[in-house]
Amino acid sequence: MKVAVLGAAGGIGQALALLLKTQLPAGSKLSLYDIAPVTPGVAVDLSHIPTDVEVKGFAGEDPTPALLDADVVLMSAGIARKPGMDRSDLFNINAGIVRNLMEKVALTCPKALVGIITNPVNTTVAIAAEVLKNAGVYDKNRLFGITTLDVIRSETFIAELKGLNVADVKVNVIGGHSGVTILPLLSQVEGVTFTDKEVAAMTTRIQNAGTEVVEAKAGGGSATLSMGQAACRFGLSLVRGLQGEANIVECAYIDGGSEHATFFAQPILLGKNGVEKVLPYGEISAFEANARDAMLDTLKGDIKLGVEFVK
Ligand SMILES: NC(=O)C1=CN([C@@H]2O[C@H](COP(=O)(O)OP(=O)(O)OC[C@H]3O[C@@H](n4cnc5c(N)ncnc54)[C@H](O)[C@@H]3O)[C@@H](O)[C@H]2O)C=CC1
Ligand SMILES: O=C([O-])CC(=O)C(=O)O
Repeated sequence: MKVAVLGAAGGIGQALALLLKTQLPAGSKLSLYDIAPVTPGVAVDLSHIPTDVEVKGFAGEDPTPALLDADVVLMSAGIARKPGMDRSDLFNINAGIVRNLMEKVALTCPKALVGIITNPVNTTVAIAAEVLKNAGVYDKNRLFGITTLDVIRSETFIAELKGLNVADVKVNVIGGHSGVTILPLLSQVEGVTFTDKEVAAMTTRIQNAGTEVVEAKAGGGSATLSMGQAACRFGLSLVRGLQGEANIVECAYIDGGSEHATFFAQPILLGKNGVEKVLPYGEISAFEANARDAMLDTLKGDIKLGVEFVK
């Protein structure tokens, strides 16, 4: 199994690479790419950790050597937010970065499962899909916007509020990955009840959690370590699915035939070809149904921006 990380010298990329080096199955290959010249050094550094995962690092303008024979590509290349910015403010720079990298993915490893971390995810995933379509290699079951950070934040915050063991808390988060498009389905969390006030406050906290980190880092970037953990969890789930393990379920932002929008985050069953099955997100409360319907114009606008960027 070969996993390539694009943007591997960055805050997320380095955390993710470290976690993958220590957690990928024995015999895996880890391929690190970034425009930053330090990247081969990051690989040398990681290669001193005694696990059976071979690490190689590539820098420069061309990601092709890193992508050769990749089974999974995780992309965090691009710029991150500073206080006062919205995720959509990253579009001008990150849209072109994602487009250019996806053109290389389409040429070099068109069958790889691709997880997009680069923001604004609601839009960059649509860009990635258009590039793959233009190259004639689009398979909607192999492209994912990684929304796992919203899931792990929900698990953490709910366990804290309700005094639960966080390992027992499971939450679906649907929609997209910015502001009101992030919708945790609190009504489905087993073994807990929330007052209306708690639902409103918890939903807002989860939606604003990225901004919470951006403000706390005071100009030094956005979430990197928690995102490294989230991307590692999702990346390992992709690998487990590829290896034929059963019952691997994650929420992700996918082109899954949703009645709500072309791309929509919801639970999926992973398998040897990526998305094995799109799972229903189940019964939701009136509050959640209202929030879902209210987000759709924003989400569809974000997707349209991506489609038009490539056209
Ligand atoms: N999906 C999610 O839940 C989350 C997404 N993000 C997003 O992830 C992205 C990366 O964030 P950080 O790692 O904190 O940023 P960072 O600035 O620390 O790292 C980004 C890396 O991308 C590299 N890069 C830039 N252009 C490149 C290109 N054309 N090819 C290869 N590498 C390139 C840079 O050299 C840098 O090393 C941002 O867009 C951020 O908004 C951040 C947190 C959560
Ligand atoms: O908020 C940001 O800019 C980074 C991000 O996507 C998150 O932390 O959820």
